Amino acid sequence: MGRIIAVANQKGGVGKTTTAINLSSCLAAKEQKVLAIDMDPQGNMTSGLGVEKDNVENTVYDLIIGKAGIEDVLCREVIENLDVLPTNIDLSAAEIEMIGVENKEYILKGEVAKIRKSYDYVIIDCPPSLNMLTINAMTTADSVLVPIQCEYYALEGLSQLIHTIELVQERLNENLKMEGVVFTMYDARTNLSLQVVENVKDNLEQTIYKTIIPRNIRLAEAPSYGMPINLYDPKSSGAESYMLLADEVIHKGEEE
Ligand SMILES: Nc1ncnc2c1ncn2[C@@H]1O[C@H](COP(=O)(O)OP(=O)(O)OP(=O)(O)O)[C@@H](O)[C@H]1O
Ligand SMILES: [Mg+2]
Repeated sequence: MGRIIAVANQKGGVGKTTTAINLSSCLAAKEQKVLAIDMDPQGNMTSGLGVEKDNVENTVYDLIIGKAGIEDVLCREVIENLDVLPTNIDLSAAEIEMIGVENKEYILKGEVAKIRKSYDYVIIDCPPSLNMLTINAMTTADSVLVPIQCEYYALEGLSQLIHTIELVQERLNENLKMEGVVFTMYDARTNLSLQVVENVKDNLEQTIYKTIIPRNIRLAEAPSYGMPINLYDPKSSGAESYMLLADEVIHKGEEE
């Protein structure tokens, strides 16, 4: 059965979506069957994978409010081996609409359960908050992958995130694991990036991925072309690093 990985950090702009998009597409390029789920109303994962988010018939919003089944929301083979559950700003209303709904923490899980056997990996991009959409991602997931930006305040908010993951483990999803931490936007020209990496390694007991994602302008450009980095510029340092991250994720899964 496929592995479901939620990419989460309530801190904004740390590279969640960039990681979710490019890990998904690099896994797909390595012959893995992948489902990418966009749980952020910003819809950046959707558009970054080339889906026109405002022109799709159904979105994750319709799924969450029970208006559409998962098969009717799926955009199939957006890229070879990669399907997408698309999202747009409509999803921002779901939080309110879920109030009072029974088992609202498990809506996504129930839908994904219907199709997860078709996939090797399901990658979920979370919004920058610890809201009910993130909780839905964490009840669905087997593990949480946490991108950490190599900047001065890198560790800020991390203890809250780890606490949230522990609460979900205790109360909602006892199988949830910490997949690990991945450093993003590493700038080899500054000492700061190196210090952040060393500091986090010293202070964090979590698994840390060996692959460090460099700051690479091609990674920032690719979404405006609706392309993941391995298609936009396969020779870039960004593409090489996300390919290595995909290898690490695959090998980690084989060890378990
Ligand atoms: N390794 C990188 N090199 C250069 N730019 C990057 C890199 N990773 C992310 N970016 C850029 O930094 C910005 C924030 O990245 P991204 O959208 O992936 O973060 P996020 O955590 O998903 O943000 P949000 O919290 O808003 O969802 C984007 O403009 C993105 O293109
Ligand atoms: Mg994002």
